[in-house]
Amino acid sequence: MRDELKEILISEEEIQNKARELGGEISEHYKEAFPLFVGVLKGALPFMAELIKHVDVHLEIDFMDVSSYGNSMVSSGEVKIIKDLNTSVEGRDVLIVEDIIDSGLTLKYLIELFHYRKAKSVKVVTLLDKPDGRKVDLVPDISGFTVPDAFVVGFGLDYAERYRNLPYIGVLKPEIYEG
Ligand SMILES: O=P(O)(O)OC[C@H]1O[C@H](OP(=O)(O)OP(=O)(O)O)[C@H](O)[C@@H]1O
Ligand SMILES: Nc1nc2[nH]cnc2c(=O)[nH]1
Repeated sequence: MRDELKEILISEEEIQNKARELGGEISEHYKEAFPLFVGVLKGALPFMAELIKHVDVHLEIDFMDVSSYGNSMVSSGEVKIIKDLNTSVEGRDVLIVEDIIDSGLTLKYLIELFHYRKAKSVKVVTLLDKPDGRKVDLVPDISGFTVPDAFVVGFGLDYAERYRNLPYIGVLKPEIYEG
């Protein structure tokens, strides 16, 4: 484990097993469809890559980059599109792939946007859910792990752009972000 971490919450093996389990569930749900998986950059990249290995229906992937945090650890509540989709969602079964749901503000914005753009259905899969952080009423359709109200990093999740490359999820020591 890296020195800057207080503890490892979820190991690499637990993440891989969970991705397999969720992939099976998602395959069953979309067996009659050709879903569009929308990864929310940058954090969802490793989870998207791991998840689709375990989905055995035809699917399309695209990415969207939105920002509500900047370099801060607290959501500003304002969501900005940095990179939009290349694909139209009209008439599509959209599955939003997230690394974490905290306040829920990012997802609320995306769900409303895709409905406005006339998606046939919009569902959400998240690797991590932090229900104690919620500012809007939002429950993911499929969720991997519930995490406590602490700042977690690894497997896509950053602190000041670092730690995304860790293969596991950990909690940073407070002195790292308190300086
Ligand atoms: O539920 P919320 O409070 O809205 O938080 C969740 C969002 O915050 C993180 O992204 P961030 O904006 O930090 O961008 P990043 O993925 O590029 O690090 C995470 O990847 C989610 O998209
Ligand atoms: N890295 C990281 N990004 C987040 N975005 C929302 N919550 C978190 C969190 O706990 N860690």
